[in-house]
Amino acid sequence: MDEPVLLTGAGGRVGQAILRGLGDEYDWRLLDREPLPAAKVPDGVTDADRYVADITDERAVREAVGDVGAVIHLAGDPRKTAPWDSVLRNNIDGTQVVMRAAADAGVKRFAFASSNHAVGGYETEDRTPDLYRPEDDYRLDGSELPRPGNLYGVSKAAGESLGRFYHDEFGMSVVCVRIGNLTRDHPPREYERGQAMWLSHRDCAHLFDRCLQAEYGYEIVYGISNNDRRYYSIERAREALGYDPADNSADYTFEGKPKSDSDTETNGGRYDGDSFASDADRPAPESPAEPNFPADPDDA
Ligand SMILES: NC(=O)C1=CN([C@@H]2O[C@H](COP(=O)(O)OP(=O)(O)OC[C@H]3O[C@@H](n4cnc5c(N)ncnc54)[C@H](O)[C@@H]3O)[C@@H](O)[C@H]2O)C=CC1
Ligand SMILES: O=C1O[C@H](COP(=O)(O)O)[C@@H](O)[C@H](O)[C@H]1O
Repeated sequence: MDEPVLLTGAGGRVGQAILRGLGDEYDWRLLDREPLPAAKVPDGVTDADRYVADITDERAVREAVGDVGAVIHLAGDPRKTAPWDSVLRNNIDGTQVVMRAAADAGVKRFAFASSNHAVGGYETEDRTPDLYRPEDDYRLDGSELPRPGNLYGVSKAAGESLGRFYHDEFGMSVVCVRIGNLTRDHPPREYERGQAMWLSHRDCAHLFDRCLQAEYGYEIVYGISNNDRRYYSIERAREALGYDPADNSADYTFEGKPKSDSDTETNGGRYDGDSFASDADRPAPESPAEPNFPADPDDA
């Protein structure tokens, strides 16, 4: 793709996983309400391509989205405990502003960071914890109705509906990725649910790469690695996008240690050769809940 790609929420966990994997592959335009330190910006991204703006600032967003070919929209409040005023502003109103500006600018592809929490209500007492175990064959595949378990999930379901609207009424290709649980180097530790919905950094980069390359109309897909434990199907992501994940939480112990050195995210990955210095050379990322919102109380 020759045109620039706008990445909102570029400084966060998902944004950095994408940039670490795909920093060299696209002409990026980065937007975040926090200024990005140089270590978070791929080589070649100029100051003119860095926007410090809130996504509810319509004028700034319209400027950032001008002449881009695609948008990856991540900016928002990621907390499952987020209160209504925050998700209403950051996740619903903010997504409306970004999608509207993209549709008006004629953006071709729009990838929206939805969440497992848009369907958290399917994890009923009678299904859990079996649901999180490899032998269980229950699957959500993206065709089911949203069933949020919290207001954050409601805001993600709203974003998916906005995407449907902007696809149907404006013809913009929209893919909603119900992201599972992104962690770096190993799956969430001692957390069955997290291991069932693990998304490794390299699979995250690969998945969003496919969102920028594939031809689609409107899609809802699950963004998880190829985990043995799973209750989300990744078939639609494979079929519609050509997603081909490399990682599996079963390659790690329950405590998060690699079972072998040959098949882990840190060794031999599709995206290990990225535009940044190696992960080991990079400054440690800031804490997961930085910088805008206080941490979810039950986040490890
Ligand atoms: N990390 C994960 O495992 C998952 C993340 N997601 C979604 O992916 C997206 C990114 O999540 P993370 O990277 O984990 O969050 P994060 O909090 O690490 O990053 C979010 C980024 O967006 C920026 N931001 C927040 N509100 C903004 C606003 N109003 N205007 C401009 N910038 C704003 C923040 O400054 C931050 O850099 C979120 O929409 C989240 O709901 C969904 C499921 C799982
Ligand atoms: O949407 C999100 O989901 C992940 C996983 O949820 P959890 O309930 O297992 O923690 C969460 O880590 C992330 O912060 C959130 O944005």
